[in-house]
Amino acid sequence: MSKIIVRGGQRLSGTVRVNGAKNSVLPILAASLLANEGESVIHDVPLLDDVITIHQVLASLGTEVTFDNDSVRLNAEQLHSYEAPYDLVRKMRASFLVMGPLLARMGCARISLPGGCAIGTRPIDQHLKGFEAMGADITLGQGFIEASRKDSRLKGAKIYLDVASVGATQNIMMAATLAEGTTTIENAAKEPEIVDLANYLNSMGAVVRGAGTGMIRIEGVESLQGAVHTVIPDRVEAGTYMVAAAITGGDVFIENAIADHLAPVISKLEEMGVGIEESENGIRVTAPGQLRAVDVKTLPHPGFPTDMQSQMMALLMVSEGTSVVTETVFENRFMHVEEFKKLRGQIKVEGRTAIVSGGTGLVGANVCATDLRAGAALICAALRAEGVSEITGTHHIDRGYVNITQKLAALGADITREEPVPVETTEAAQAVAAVTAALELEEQADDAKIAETAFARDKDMKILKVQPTWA
Ligand SMILES: CC(=O)N[C@H]1[C@@H](OP(=O)(O)OP(=O)(O)OC[C@H]2O[C@@H](n3ccc(=O)[nH]c3=O)[C@H](O)[C@@H]2O)O[C@H](CO)[C@@H](O)[C@@H]1O
Ligand SMILES: C=C(OP(=O)(O)O)C(=O)O
Repeated sequence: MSKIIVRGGQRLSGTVRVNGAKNSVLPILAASLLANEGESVIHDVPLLDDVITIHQVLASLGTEVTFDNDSVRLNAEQLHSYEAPYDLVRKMRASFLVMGPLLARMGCARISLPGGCAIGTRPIDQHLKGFEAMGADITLGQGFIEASRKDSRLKGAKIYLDVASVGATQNIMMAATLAEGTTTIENAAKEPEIVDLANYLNSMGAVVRGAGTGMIRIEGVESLQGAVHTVIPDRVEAGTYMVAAAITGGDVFIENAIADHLAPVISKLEEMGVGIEESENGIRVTAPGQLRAVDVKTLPHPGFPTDMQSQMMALLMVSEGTSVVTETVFENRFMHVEEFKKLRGQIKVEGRTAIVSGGTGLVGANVCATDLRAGAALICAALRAEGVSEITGTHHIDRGYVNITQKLAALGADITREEPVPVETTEAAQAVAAVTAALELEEQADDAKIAETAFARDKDMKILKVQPTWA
């Protein structure tokens, strides 16, 4: 089993460079499917497991994809499939973002129900509501959703989102670029990644206005061409290094971070007593030995990001006083609390609220990353804990952080990564693998059945809420 080993107590100092944003590059790579002419070149692409997965999805649809360091060339002129395979979609929720582009470009899309981090039920009803309003028929098969256009083009529509969903806003925005007429998305998500996607779409020839506000208007065009685009820096990666600097009483320059995208994180850190200096090419974080407790409530942008909640909780565990952390975006995003307790964090969860009694000393332990940001938060806590911590579940962390161990080691952390020794393929091992594969197939069929029943029930109730049980 792969693990990250941290010996806590080292103060971080120096400069760390932030990569392109995972949550921007995934929709942008999906949007490249919309170009029936020309090549797209995307710069500052982080080489993450999620990027490899979306690359495999795009390649399976017929896109030619070439990686050149941190740039990717994509040519989607000759798509030959409209089906995103289960094996890829289950790994990553964002693969569902190919549905909007496929529906607009090919008239049809068949996508397995998406997987992703286990942080809540994560329905996709708002995506589907948008596609239906634009004239798509939606049906559910054995564990997949199929959408097909009734006419030769989707139709512009007025769509009000019941929740300001990032993914639904992106999926609908992409579908609407090739629709006939104007689409408006009301109560749209306002995240910086929405603006980045709109900028890419506009450089492809789309007409998207209002991205970054609650009302986005898209005038449909007949076709789009490939374009050159540089992805925005990852605000969650930047925020994670800010917390890592603060928790070790360090002095770190986060190069490439955009302060405007991190306003709520910066405000909270300043309230706690962390020194922040914003400059054109990054943010310097300087931290005193002792920080103050603050309350944190996650909200859609420009509120405090849910993707920074667990890292912030790590910092609150060592700050003086009691903090109340309220998670309002996802209903099950406190899985890290049990792991924090193993490091002697003092936290009590009551529904969507966690009460953190800060100021206690953390002690190293063996812990497991339950999801991507939980993994990053455990690393932050381990940097401060006395003694050695071993963090497993590293595949979650690899979804969102490029070279996190190397980057932290370069700042002075005592951190290494151990990979498992490859096991010899014996006959017995092959037999075990065959049985495991058979069981997995059985499990997939069960999941599909449960999802199908839920879908049918909700469709009857006109809710269209699909809740994959394994997400
Ligand atoms: C790849 C990517 O960009 N992932 C981010 C994206 O996820 P994602 O796009 O999945 O998150 P959403 O904004 O859609 O989800 C926000 C809330 O809306 C609910 N919802 C969503 C869609 C829907 O059709 N119906 C519905 O009820 C969800 O269950 C959740 O409670 O935004 C989240 C919220 O900032 C981040 O934590 C994720 O890192
Ligand atoms: C929850 C996250 O990712 P995803 O939506 O891809 O699961 C995340 O980036 O923290």
